Amino acid sequence: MINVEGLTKTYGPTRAVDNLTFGVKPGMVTGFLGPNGAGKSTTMRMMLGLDNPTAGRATINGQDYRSLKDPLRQVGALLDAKWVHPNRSARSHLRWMAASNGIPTTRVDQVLEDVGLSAVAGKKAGGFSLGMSQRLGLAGALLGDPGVLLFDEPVNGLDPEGIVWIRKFMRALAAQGRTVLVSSHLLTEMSLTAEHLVVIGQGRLIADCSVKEFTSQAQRTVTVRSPQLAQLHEALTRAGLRATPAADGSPALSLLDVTTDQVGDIAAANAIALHELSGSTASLEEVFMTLTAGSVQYHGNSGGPAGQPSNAPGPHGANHPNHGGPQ
Ligand SMILES: Nc1ncnc2c1ncn2[C@@H]1O[C@H](COP(=O)(O)OP(=O)(O)OP(=O)(O)O)[C@@H](O)[C@H]1O
Repeated sequence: MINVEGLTKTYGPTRAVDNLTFGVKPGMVTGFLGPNGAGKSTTMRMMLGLDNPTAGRATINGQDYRSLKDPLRQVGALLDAKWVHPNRSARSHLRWMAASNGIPTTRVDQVLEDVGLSAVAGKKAGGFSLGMSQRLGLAGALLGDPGVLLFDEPVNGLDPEGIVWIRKFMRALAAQGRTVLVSSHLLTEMSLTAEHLVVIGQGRLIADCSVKEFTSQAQRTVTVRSPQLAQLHEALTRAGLRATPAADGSPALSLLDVTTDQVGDIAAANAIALHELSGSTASLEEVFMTLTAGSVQYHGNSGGPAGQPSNAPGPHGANHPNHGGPQ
């Protein structure tokens, strides 16, 4: 179990993490969601003792990471998949990790098998694709068979097959009763992987709830098209509903948070013909962007309110949990 209490980190004038408090429970995947620059990596680094909090505390199984006995047996982490000596084979990389953490080397072939790397175990890790490197990173995280796992943006750069594989893998780890925290800036991805969400923006907590609760905040829009649009508009207004001209300029009206039944009944009561009456729900990404609006630090090139967040590497890019203690 992971606990974060009043966790704060400032870098000069930047409040990267701002008084965060939440818990991560075992037996389910918890998504740690936030736009780029929200403070996810910084929070995870503090959980792993790689950064010191300015205030507050992050504990794993009730203790600071640095006080954990045999940390690799309690916590596994994947922060930067490319952190492997390029000339070492996957097997020798894991053997070195095992040896330096007092883990029997017999575990190495087991975890290579678990992540599907047995066939390339003797190959140099420097030649691995990103997907293979992610698997090797996962193998390293699992080496000590830990009950707590932290993954920072594990699907970044993976192909669709790799994404499906890693999703299933994380869910299987949680189903074994482990505590699994996975960060991402993509709500749709998280809604397919996680059961619970901790959402942050500009270092602050925005939501701590089930995926279901979070996505139910999506607004419903009703679109209605009629040859008697002006009459319909009047009738809807008289009934206390707020209709606006359709955003695409078509001869239709849009209404928020009403049902198609309400609109259809009003039209029928006023003998107004309808040519279309349809309802739609905002996409998950729209909900996420609305809730985190104003808290996006990096904007991509695609423009929109939050844009497609760019993958600008943070200053933490070169670091990794070395499992041998803090750096
Ligand atoms: N070592 C550092 N020195 C200065 N500022 C930092 C450092 N590490 C992080 N920051 C800043 O802290 C804020 C949070 O960054 P962080 O990388 O934790 O966010 P994130 O949610 O993980 O985003 P991303 O998905 O882009 O990695 C950003 O403003 C970032 O520039």
